[in-house]
Amino acid sequence: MPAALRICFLLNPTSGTNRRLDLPALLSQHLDANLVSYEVEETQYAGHAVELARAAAARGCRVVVAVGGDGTVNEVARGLLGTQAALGILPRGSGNGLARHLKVPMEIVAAIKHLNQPTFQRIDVGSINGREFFCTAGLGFDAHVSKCFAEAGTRGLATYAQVALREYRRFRPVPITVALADTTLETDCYVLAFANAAQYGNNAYIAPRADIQDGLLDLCLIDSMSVVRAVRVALSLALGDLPESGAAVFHTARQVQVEAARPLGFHVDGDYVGTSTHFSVELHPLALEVAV
Ligand SMILES: Nc1ncnc2c1ncn2[C@@H]1O[C@H](COP(=O)(O)OP(=O)(O)OP(=O)(O)O)[C@@H](O)[C@H]1O
Repeated sequence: MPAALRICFLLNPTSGTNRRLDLPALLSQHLDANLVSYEVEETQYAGHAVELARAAAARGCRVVVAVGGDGTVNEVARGLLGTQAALGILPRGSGNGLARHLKVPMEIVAAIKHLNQPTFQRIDVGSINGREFFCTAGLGFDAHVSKCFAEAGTRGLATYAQVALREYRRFRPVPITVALADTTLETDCYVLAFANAAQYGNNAYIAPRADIQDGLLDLCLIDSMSVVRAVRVALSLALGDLPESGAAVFHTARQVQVEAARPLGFHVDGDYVGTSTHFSVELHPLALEVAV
């Protein structure tokens, strides 16, 4: 009989809106001991999952599963880059963008059962100013909202929508220069998103044509946001028809340089990082293995 698949589960106890989860009980109930051997660890602080994932890979775990949202997925995946271990996901965040893109079941029992015999494949990885992202990164309004959301105290889609609406009235675009391989754009930045996966999470499709294995980032640029355009963008995010809507301009690229006229906030996978006036964005083809 082949050796059981060795899996390490890394649980972020703070992720999502439903904090009660008896993970050990669910795993013993739904994982097949003939197929899988496993261990469970909890993160103690932000950033901890990077170290725990790297250590799990070093001691021979074949799959390291992020039990959390896109922030936890980002940390686990960063820890696994350059190792022999693959990333798994048990979605437990508020958005779960990468899990949704990779068609991981949103229901926890179904997602656990799926890990008895996962499919292994490789996906592209993006980086912005040296910080890796797996789903999306972005400049401008979406980064600003992720900063305000982190400060809001409560999580969930309702809080996110409230924060976005409030900040819409305050946020002003910043002039930027975007250098692509064959062209340079002089424009205003309300939002410039770099999409490896198609969605932000919650099935909000910022770049519905993004292919996570094509060696390219999909850029979505929105230069200004009138009320009419805001309504169009909100609808298109839900419908997945932003490219056809006329409300945004799309490009694909492997490498992008952005210069901003004044400091502009940026996020990776929905977590606010800080501000900069220079952004160096790259795509690293098939740099991460996933087990989904
Ligand atoms: N033990 C911990 N205590 C405090 N923060 C933690 C801990 N473990 C992880 N974190 C941080 O919590 C942040 C949020 O987690 P995560 O993104 O997984 O959940 P979420 O925000 O609810 O989901 P989503 O990103 O899908 O909206 C992560 O960026 C991570 O750094």
